[in-house]
Amino acid sequence: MDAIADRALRPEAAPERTPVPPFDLVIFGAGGDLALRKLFPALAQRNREGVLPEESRILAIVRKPEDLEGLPKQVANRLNEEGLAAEQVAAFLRRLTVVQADALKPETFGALKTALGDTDRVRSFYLSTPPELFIPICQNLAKADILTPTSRVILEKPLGHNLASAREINDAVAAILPESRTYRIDHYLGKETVQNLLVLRFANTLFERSWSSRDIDNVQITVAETVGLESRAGYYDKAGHMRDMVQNHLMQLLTLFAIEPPNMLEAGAVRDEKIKVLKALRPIVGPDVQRYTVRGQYGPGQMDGQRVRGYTDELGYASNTETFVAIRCEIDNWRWAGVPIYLRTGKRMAQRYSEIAVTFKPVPHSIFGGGSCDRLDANRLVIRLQPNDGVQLQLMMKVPGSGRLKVVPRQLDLRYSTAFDERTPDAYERLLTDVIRGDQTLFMHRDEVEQAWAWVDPIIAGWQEYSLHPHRYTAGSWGPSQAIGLIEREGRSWADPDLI
Ligand SMILES: NC(=O)C1=CN([C@@H]2O[C@H](COP(=O)(O)OP(=O)(O)OC[C@H]3O[C@@H](n4cnc5c(N)ncnc54)[C@H](OP(=O)(O)O)[C@@H]3O)[C@@H](O)[C@H]2O)C=CC1
Ligand SMILES: O=C1O[C@H](COP(=O)(O)O)[C@@H](O)[C@H](O)[C@H]1O
Repeated sequence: MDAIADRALRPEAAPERTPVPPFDLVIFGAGGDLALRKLFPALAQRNREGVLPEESRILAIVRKPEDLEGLPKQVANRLNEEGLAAEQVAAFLRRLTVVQADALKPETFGALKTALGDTDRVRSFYLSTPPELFIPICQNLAKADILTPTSRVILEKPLGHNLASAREINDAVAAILPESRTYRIDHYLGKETVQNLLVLRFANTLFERSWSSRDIDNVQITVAETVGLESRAGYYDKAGHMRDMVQNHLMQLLTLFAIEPPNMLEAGAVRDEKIKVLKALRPIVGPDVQRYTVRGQYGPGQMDGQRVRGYTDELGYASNTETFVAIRCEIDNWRWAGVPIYLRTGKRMAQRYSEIAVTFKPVPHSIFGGGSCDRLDANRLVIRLQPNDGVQLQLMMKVPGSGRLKVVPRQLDLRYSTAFDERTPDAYERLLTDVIRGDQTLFMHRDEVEQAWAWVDPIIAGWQEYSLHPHRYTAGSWGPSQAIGLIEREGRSWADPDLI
């Protein structure tokens, strides 16, 4: 038996992942929302599991001197909220060094250089700051001679605010670090179910054969949130939902769903296939923007029995920023031609859930006529990202009994929580250690980011050109009625989120 077949039969014999090498991780924007809410808890979790080598350190950059003392307390409070035991919090804080630097003032980078010292540990710089700071931070790190030949930089999304600014960032960063050491993060790629999408497609023959316009009627990608503006007004009102969610998370889901099989699970191979899909996405330009896209903004409403404010009430001023987007798009290639793909994402929606729902074509002819069933529902595969992550397949089944034949839809339900004993790690846990390991598979190549902007920019331009202001929707609803119209005018409806 050859080695590959042997390993396939005994999955437990698959090689272990490369261990995480000793590292120094520098986090710019360490007192910000993302770092406190996601990055420190993820790192602390990895530390608790013993994945981080003993001598590794986390250097947290704060801008203001008064935060030097305050940050460890903030981090400790967050980790306590996450339920980490006191000794785990203390163990994590021992790795933490807080350093003051202003990203825009190269003369303040001396303390970081001293703190880093002269070691051969892998040095990674996480830029958890507004994107306007990506170029100055990289330039100032180079100027201060802090970058080593293996240093990596991690750039948060959205990368820039349009194609031109993304290119500018990519060019400026490329002048300092090669693409192989530039990690553009999209945390959706670190979610277990998103990675499982590749396994579902390429480790099973069952679906791949039907994964095309031959068998698929339509695809729906929904990322619905119940949260509103939170504390991110400054950023969000400038960005809007299209740049915050569609340009990155939804487009990544779409590309992974639609790619051709890469020849191996390796960064270059996967990214090449993703770029091909992005290039094949039919542009939505000019009058098509009005026809195929819907913008919304939430107004006041009721959620969980509580009255919640509308977007502009939360902001405190008038705004035309969208908090909801729905798009009908198509991929112009051999596999997908003619399959509508509906994207829908918004804040303050009725339920928090993210999923890809694939509806297959109906049977060509029903043999169960004569009133034996009301209708034959099409098979539907739902890949649920959150909550209740898992996979569900809707099939038509016979209702037991010897009376009149009755056929109804029922679900095969495979949830992570029941299928596996292992804890599902948070996306950032996986992604942070992948950077240190040097694995770029779950990160975006610059071409992907730029191609995604090239598709998104004309839609945003069309909204301006045709004065397409956001439609108002009630907080706690499923978005504006126009989003329902977008799919219903084609004789379809949004998948029911309660099925899984
Ligand atoms: N929050 C989230 O859920 C997500 C955020 N992101 C991305 O992550 C990045 C950070 O977002 P978020 O944490 O929400 O933003 P915040 O505004 O909460 O944090 C930004 C941080 O950057 C720091 N900063 C600003 N200017 C400077 C400067 N000149 N020198 C040094 N530090 C500076 C701020 O420091 P100070 O406190 O001193 O102002 C603050 O700590 C953004 O690119 C965002 O798009 C991506 C996904 C989700
Ligand atoms: O990147 C972002 O993602 C979050 C949603 O992430 P999730 O993992 O909770 O689904 C979103 O709230 C935020 O606006 C956006 O910047």
